[in-house]
Amino acid sequence: MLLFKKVLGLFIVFEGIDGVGKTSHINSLKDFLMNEGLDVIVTSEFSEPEIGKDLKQIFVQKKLANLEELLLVNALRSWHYRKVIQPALNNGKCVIMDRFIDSTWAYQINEDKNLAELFSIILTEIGMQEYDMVFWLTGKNHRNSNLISNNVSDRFDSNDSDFFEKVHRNYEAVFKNIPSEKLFKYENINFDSVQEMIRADVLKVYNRKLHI
Ligand SMILES: Nc1ncnc2c1ncn2[C@@H]1O[C@H](COP(=O)(O)OP(=O)(O)OP(=O)(O)O)[C@@H](O)[C@H]1O
Ligand SMILES: Cc1cn([C@H]2C[C@H](O)[C@@H](COP(=O)(O)O)O2)c(=O)[nH]c1=O
Repeated sequence: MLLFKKVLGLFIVFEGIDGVGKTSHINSLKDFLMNEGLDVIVTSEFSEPEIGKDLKQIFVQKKLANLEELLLVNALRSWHYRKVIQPALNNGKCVIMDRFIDSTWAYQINEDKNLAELFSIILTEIGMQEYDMVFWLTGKNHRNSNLISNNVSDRFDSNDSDFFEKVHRNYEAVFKNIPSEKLFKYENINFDSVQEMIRADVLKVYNRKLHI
């Protein structure tokens, strides 16, 4: 059944701690939406091929100061928005992002008032469209719990549970400011049931947007 009848840009973001299941749900949602006839792109700042992948290497291998990380990730964010997100949305595509600005609030700003002020100014300057909906996945880092010995893939994965609890609390503080019709929070325990709820939520938001 073709649920999507009209070309309409839709901006969806997935957030949550490392290894919570964002990429798995994004891939499942992408397949679902493409089967429904939607033109979908999955993207993230760090997957952007021209500069994103190189910057990710610096980001995940070196421990920079929070200010330095903030500046680095937002230079990339501005570029990625201009080159990838904005053209896709303007062409009526559905853009699914693996992390966006709420990751920066949770990982770099970490409740620092000066950095928060600077980040707000940077966001105004970049001037990005707001996302339509954000899925906040909570729960444990499934990748870490599956890892054998210390074979971690980057410095973020090697963080301990205190670090992830702090990031989780930072997300909690950030998402208090997001309206309930945009924020969908799920504990990713049972993959299949979360997947069904995500699909239903996207249909609901899409149809609401269609009738505005
Ligand atoms: N509900 C679940 N139960 C058990 N394992 C899961 C569940 N969801 C995802 N996984 C597994 O957890 C691992 C991490 O998932 P995934 O890569 O999707 O997380 P992620 O949030 O995108 O991680 P990162 O932020 O580090 O890129 C994968 O091996 C995936 O198969
Ligand atoms: C966008 C963004 C990301 N991060 C951190 C969070 C992750 O641990 C790493 C790599 O991300 P991925 O999900 O494995 O692609 O980057 C961050 O600290 N701040 C950000 O704004």
